[in-house]
Amino acid sequence: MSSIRPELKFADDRDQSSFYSKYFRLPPKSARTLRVVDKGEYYIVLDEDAELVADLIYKTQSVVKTATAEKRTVQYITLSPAVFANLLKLVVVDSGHKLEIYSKNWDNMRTASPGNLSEIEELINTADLNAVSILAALKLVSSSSEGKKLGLSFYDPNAKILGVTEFYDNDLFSNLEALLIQTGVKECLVPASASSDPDMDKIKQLIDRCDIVVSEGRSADFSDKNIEQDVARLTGNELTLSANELSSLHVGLACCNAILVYLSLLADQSNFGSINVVKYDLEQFMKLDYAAVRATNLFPPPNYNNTMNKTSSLFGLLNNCKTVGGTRLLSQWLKQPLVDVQEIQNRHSIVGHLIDDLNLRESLQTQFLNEVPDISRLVKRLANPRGTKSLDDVIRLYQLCIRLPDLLDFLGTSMDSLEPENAVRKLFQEFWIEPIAQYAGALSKFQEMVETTVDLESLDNASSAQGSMVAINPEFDASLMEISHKIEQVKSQMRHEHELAGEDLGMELDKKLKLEIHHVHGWCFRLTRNDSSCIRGKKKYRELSTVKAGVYFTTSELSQLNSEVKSLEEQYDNGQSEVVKEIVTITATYSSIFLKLSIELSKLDVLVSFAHTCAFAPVPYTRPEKIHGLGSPERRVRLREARHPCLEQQDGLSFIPNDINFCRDSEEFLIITGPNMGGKSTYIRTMGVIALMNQIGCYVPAGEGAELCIFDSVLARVGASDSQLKGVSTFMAEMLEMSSILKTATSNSLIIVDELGRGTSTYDGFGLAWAISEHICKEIRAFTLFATHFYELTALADKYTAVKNLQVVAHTDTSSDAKNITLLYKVEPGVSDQSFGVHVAEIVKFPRKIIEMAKRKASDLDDINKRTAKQTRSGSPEILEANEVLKTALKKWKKRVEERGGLESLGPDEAEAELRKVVESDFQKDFQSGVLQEMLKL
Ligand SMILES: Nc1ncnc2c1ncn2[C@@H]1O[C@H](COP(=O)(O)OP(=O)(O)OP(=O)(O)O)[C@@H](O)[C@H]1O
Repeated sequence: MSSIRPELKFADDRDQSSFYSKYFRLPPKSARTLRVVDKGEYYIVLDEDAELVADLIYKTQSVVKTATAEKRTVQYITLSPAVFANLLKLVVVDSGHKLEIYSKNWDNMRTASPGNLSEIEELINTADLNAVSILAALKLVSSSSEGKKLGLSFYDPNAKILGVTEFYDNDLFSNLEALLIQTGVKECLVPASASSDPDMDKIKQLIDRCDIVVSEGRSADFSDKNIEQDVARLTGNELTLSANELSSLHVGLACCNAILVYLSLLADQSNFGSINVVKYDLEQFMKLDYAAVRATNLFPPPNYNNTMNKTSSLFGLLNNCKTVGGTRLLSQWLKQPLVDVQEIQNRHSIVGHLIDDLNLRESLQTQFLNEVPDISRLVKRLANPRGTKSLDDVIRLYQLCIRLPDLLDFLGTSMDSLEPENAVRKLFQEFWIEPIAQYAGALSKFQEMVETTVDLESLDNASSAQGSMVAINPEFDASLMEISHKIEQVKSQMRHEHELAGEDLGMELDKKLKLEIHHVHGWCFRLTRNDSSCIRGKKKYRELSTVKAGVYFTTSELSQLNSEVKSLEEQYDNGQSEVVKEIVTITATYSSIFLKLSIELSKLDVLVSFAHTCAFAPVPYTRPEKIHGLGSPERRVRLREARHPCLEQQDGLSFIPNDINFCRDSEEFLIITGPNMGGKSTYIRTMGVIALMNQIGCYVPAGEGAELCIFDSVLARVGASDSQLKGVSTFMAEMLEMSSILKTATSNSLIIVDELGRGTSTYDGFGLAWAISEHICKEIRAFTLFATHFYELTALADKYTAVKNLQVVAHTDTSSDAKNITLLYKVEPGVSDQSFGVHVAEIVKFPRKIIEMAKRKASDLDDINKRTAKQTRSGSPEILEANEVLKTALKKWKKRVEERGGLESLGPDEAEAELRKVVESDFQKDFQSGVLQEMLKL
């Protein structure tokens, strides 16, 4: 990041002291709120906010400066508008902070939060802002024998949808968790309350765990008193509540009101008649818990940077979308996997056709979709009363409209090659051809309006000719045309001046002597610094500035013409802006059609993107041959040669496919044992990812065929070391996740458990794992994958026929003293009693000397253990725990080495020094005592 930052300036001493004095008197703020002052040409952040910005943007505190005022030291950083635009996204969208932007006198404030970007939309750097700022409001109604009743409403500003719902929940609020994930909420409003309510505290903790910002709204705003008429204004339909079965949802509607107030939706007239208010049904999609979202690598991590591999998340892998709308919809589909077999199969059929018809797929991507603008953002900008009314936005929508007939022709011709009764043909007809034709018809008036008002010819030249502008059609406004002619005349005089100067200086035009617009000086000449000597000593030429690109200069004639052009352009802009305003206002009335069109095009984009990903996978994905619905008596999963779609794309990794089978009554609960790093987690996560891919309508990575059933939820409990639960111990985290699963899961669910019981002592952990497994087998009967180091758990298979033991196989060479192990990543029936903690050292490239030593010690200890310990066959608790510590330390060390450029670039000494640092900083206690010391003593 550039270290050139704007200088902090004040008009005079009074201005400076007043600035700081007002700053010191501001009310306190929370640490999650960032205060920024807009100083006009630059921005400034102070004290702890400056520290935060230094960390986030510059990754060093050395950029923080200090000033003194009222005998206090103030820290600050100034930010250029470009840096500030990046900061907005980092702070509000990625890190979930709230923002207060003050004017330079601290008297006027704009606010923004993850669920409310409307006031900063114009400022934010949105090139890659695919995230939608969804705000929810919720209220707890009552606790009864049926459970806790909640009302919730959310607003999606892109789709302009207000969702309303009421539902019952268990005391861990698992339904709420699923709902927050499905809707992709970024900020959640709860009623402010003076006294603490244990249930509300639980809810707030849950929201926070899901990385969603909790905000408090005024209690009085959670009221449905005036909601009927407000909804009628927003939807333009007095009967919305009854038509959408919302009238009886008093609490849901009260939450809806809180959103209307918080976002001031009624203050913006452009919202009237343009928002849909709908009833949201949690059961219409698969439920996911937060751990499942992580276990399936659904999205890149929050601190994702663009250098990270795109295939490290399912979103990245499947996102070959060409439109911003498509990318947004993909993100929504990933959170809302379908449960209706027919709907899933429709998507599969379309994806299948797009895989086979390469021409259709590629033409759609390269000729149509990559030309589609971010429609919903354009529409929002046109309707925003604060937004700049730009004709460019109208033109972009117009350019989209004129492409629609070609798209329809192309789709129609492509479908003509199929039989009239062909299912895919019917789907294309129903999903795209008919609706798009209808929208194109409805937009024809808009198209006409643009063609009569805008001078489209000037638009064609706009991209090539510097300084030209999108103009209003002369026939439409003659006075503008007159100014435009004058501008042309002046420009032609400038060209003449250019020629004269070229002759006078003996410099070839355009190659050497350039006539161009400078952002400060306006129209002027430029010569490279080497060529500029020819103007020295010639009074006629006045130097304006010298930069790397050369010397800018002018003549008095050119300077005069420049002023004339400037003034004419101002006149033109003023005259034009009135007409433009009108055009923009008319365009905004087509918003709802454009939004509907956007949804259809986004759908097409996502399905083309699925087909693209499927076709270009290392081994093409396959269409699930059979899908058993939720009510089906024959619930079964048969995945042949299944692969993890993200892992298989990792460089240098040759992925070993495995079969995964589930069958009602005979194979419901799979226990997977095997050595560390043997592929257990990968195997169980593969199942989760494939279930999801199937239900969003994508083909799946199972080379030799797939049969699947619909899951109503995917619930996970993943490794404690990966747990992101904040402020709770590992054991507590495990318990919270696990009890929530037990309460939510049904016999139609998929449960993924990875190393349960790691956060506590080995014996407690095992007891717990046993009890939980037994409960799932006996009571819930959800299809479950349970990866564990507890060898004893495999005895469950003796008790329950639906429990099957699987092992990740490894080859052990026992010919030498030190065991050498080759991991095969193959999953087979049976039980593994191998415990090869130390082997991870090899994988993370631990120094040779240490590996050999560790192996000898481990095998000594193993011998001792076998003679003395009766408890386990897989090793004493100490060895199990030591292995875990060792593994965690080594993983951390590996990460540090990689961050510093890898083993090769560091060299063995540096790498070992890094290891020492890791041990000293985090693991000193573990390494000073017990088995580890024995194992690693050199
Ligand atoms: N099927 C596979 N084919 C190829 N490589 C694999 C396969 N499965 C796993 N691996 C490799 O092994 C590594 C470790 O896998 P994974 O985390 O699944 O092991 P694990 O048995 O769960 O380990 P632990 O018990 O230590 O948690 C992966 O990061 C990957 O590099």
